[in-house]
Amino acid sequence: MSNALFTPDAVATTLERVRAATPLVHNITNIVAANSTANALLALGASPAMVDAEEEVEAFAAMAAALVVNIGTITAPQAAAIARATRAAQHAGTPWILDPVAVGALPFRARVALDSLAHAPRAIRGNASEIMALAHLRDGHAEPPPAGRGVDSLETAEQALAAARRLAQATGACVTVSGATDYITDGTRVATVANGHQMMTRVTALGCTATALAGACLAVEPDTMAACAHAMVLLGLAGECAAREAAGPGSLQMRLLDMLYHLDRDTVTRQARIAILPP
Ligand SMILES: Nc1ncnc2c1ncn2[C@@H]1O[C@H](COP(=O)(O)OP(=O)(O)OP(=O)(O)O)[C@@H](O)[C@H]1O
Ligand SMILES: Cc1ncsc1CCO
Ligand SMILES: [Mg+2]
Repeated sequence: MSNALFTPDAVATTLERVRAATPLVHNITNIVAANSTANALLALGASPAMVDAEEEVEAFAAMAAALVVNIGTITAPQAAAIARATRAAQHAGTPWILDPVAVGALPFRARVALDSLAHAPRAIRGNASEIMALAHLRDGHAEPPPAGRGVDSLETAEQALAAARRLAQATGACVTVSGATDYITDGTRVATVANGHQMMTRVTALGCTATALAGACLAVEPDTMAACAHAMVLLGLAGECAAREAAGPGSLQMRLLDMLYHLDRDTVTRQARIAILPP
């Protein structure tokens, strides 16, 4: 695990690998994010499939190049599918990532998220409130911390860094906290990504999109922490380029897809703001 993986050049290489491999990304996701994350994966160069029937997920998770699990609009049948899919992914060696949407708000989804951690997620990505809540629950508290209700974060990403490290150490997963600066940690090392634009918080499911793109990167980059950081650069860069021309959230959403499609090595190497913090 070299620091050379946390450079603009390495991000560009991951982008090229996604486009060359067109990895099949299995998504069990929420009804808000399903369409927009499928489009973002396609624009980047991956091959998305939204498959959440309990009867289908085991075989599909085993054949996919990565699995993305998002509990944003969880239902009991979807929870059963998540249990089967994540177990199958663990057995097949399919890397999988958890997006614990609103995990601090509702006990049913908290149970689903906590149970899934038994199946060795390679990565977890959430906003600050979600990561703080999941870390707190994983520590063994029956109730989430008082803040952090709903899908939007009430905290800054930096405030969640200690929780992210703890969660990474407890689960063995790489944990990403998204925000103005994104923090990515394996429990020891911390990478930062400073791409993105404030207006991205006004388009729904861009956090879910970050998690889905991380799935595509996990499929082609064996270093989990690098894959997660690279996905945050790719989305952040597409978002900030899109925001320069956008009249508001509507055109930002449309332009962001166009930017994901047009991103190239030159743009990435000139504009990626990725770093690894000193130990
Ligand atoms: N203030 C900000 N400035 C720049 N970029 C930001 C800012 N806040 C979030 N982002 C970027 O927006 C994207 C989505 O992150 P965010 O933290 O809003 O996810 P989220 O809260 O899980 O979203 P959702 O639940 O709607 O999917 C990430 O790429 C992140 O880097
Ligand atoms: C708005 C919303 N509600 C449940 S999931 C979701 C998408 C952002 O997480
Ligand atoms: Mg979210």
